Amino acid sequence: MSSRFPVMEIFGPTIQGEGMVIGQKTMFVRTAGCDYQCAWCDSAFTWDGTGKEDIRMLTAEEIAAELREIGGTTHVTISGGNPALLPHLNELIDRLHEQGITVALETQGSLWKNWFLQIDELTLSPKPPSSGMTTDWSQLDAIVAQLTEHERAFSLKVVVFDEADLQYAVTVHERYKQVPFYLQAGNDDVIQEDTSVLLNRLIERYKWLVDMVIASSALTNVRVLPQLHAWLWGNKRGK
Ligand SMILES: C[S@@+](CC[C@H](N)C(=O)[O-])C[C@H]1O[C@@H](n2cnc3c(N)ncnc32)[C@H](O)[C@@H]1O
Ligand SMILES: Nc1nc2[nH]cc(C(=O)O)c2c(=O)[nH]1
Ligand code: SF4
Ligand SMILES: [Mg+2]
Repeated sequence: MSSRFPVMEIFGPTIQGEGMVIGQKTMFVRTAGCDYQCAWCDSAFTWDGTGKEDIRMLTAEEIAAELREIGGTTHVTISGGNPALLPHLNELIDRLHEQGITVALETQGSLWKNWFLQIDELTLSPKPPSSGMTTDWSQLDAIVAQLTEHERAFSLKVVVFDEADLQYAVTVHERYKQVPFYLQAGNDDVIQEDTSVLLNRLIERYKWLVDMVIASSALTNVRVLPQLHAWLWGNKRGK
């Protein structure tokens, strides 16, 4: 029997605005539900109840058919919420692979699923102190070890808002030195509707982070990025 997945939104084509494949033309499939409640989550509608009317329970084939109909890209990014809550997501990954689609996925590294090994570009985004969440280091160690052992393409991406977050980023980078490491400037105004006001703020936050990384002797082989989609489209959903 085909599993059904809680789909919050399917959108694109757009560009991947973050991390290891920034700039990649892609479709997004955003699942509902998260085991975290980050203080600054820009997708809180996936877990705080405000988006519940939009959730559709879809099979892998129904999702794949929608993506086929929209067309325009051979790359799909699965995000959430935390898609790692879904035990049978391999059904969707398999379906997309059968259609010749490259599959990327975003998760925070709190939960493991065996289907992680089928993802073409996996981003683990453990959460710094400003999120209010606590990292389960043994879980993250195990996930990184599995992915490394199976020679999977994956990266770590830490969002940074302040100096305590930066210190956390150092801890993550030093713990997993061999894993491609990205620092991402935090958006501290996720309700701002004026895109030019937001853009000024985001540029300021990005500059601050770049300066901090330049000055850091501990953050060596790292990449510093903004959320490019927020620069282009602000806090608009589905972009
Ligand atoms: C919305 S989350 C969904 C996937 C997964 N739950 C996770 O956190 O990795 C996607 C990415 O957006 C980042 N993010 C969420 N809110 C943000 C904000 N206010 N500023 C910058 N990045 C943010 C997360 O850290 C994560 O890397
Ligand atoms: N364009 C675009 N790039 C993204 N990269 C990660 C996103 C996410 O919310 O997971 C995201 C998103 O929502 N939009
Ligand atoms: S883990 Fe991701 S989706 Fe969940 S609350 Fe944090 S940023 Fe939002
Ligand atoms: Mg987002």
